[in-house]
Amino acid sequence: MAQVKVLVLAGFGTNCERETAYACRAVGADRVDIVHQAELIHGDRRLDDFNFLCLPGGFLDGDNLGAAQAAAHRFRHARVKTTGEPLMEQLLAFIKKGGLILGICNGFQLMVKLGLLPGFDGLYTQRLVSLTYNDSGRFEDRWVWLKVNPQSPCIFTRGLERLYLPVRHGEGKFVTLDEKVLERLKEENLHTLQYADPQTGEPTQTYPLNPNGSMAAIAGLCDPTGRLFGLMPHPEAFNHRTNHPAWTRESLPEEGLGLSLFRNAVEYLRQRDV
Ligand SMILES: NC(=O)CC[C@H](N)C(=O)O
Repeated sequence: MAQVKVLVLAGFGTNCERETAYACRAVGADRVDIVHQAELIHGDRRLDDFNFLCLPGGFLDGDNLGAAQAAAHRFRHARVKTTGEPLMEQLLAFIKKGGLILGICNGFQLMVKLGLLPGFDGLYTQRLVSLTYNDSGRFEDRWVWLKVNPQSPCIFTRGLERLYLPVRHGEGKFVTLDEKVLERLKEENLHTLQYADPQTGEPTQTYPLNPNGSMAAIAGLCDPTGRLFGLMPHPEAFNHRTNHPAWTRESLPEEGLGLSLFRNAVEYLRQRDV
């Protein structure tokens, strides 16, 4: 059985790294390190020592210039101090070797602004989509119903049909300027997660069920390999029944459904020597 080694990337404004690390440990990851971005840039730590990269939520660089914009610039142009190698090369090698990447909220914003998603044709540096200001013009903080696309190649959502998770963001609206990109996402089933109406179970544009006005109600995307996944909802924030808004009124399973995404990742890596 292969070891599951998780790097949870912290620093410069992230604020969900502890819960994200907790979720990985709760489902049995063998090693979970919270690593500051500066450690990667200085070369003290390396991505190739791990096989699962988590990009947690928060306010990278205070969302100045737009959420995760400065962080994407840093990742794209930084060179590792000790080796001189571009940090982006380390990230692309991590993907090439078969690593998993989970981007949650600010982490998802970083993935799309780096071009890691949607990753058409194995190209991970072309920026084709974005996440922008909510239609409400406000920071949205609520629990939402989500429909999982059963045809999606996404490793993280295997076996799941619908989710109820919290969102907390100001720039969660999924957009693309090219209708052909949206068509291709649908053709390849890369639109893994959609905001849904709990009555019908179907994707919705109705506020606040769709809290930000995302095109095609998209709440999460994966790449064609299914190993890269980004979502605006916070699965790490539903790890126990007491996280659920109705936990004092409803009988709920002990484990929060959010952990299922992390368990799918660990089980996938256990079967592969990455
Ligand atoms: N919870 C988060 O990660 C927030 C993401 C980003 N800071 C936003 O407000 O959209």
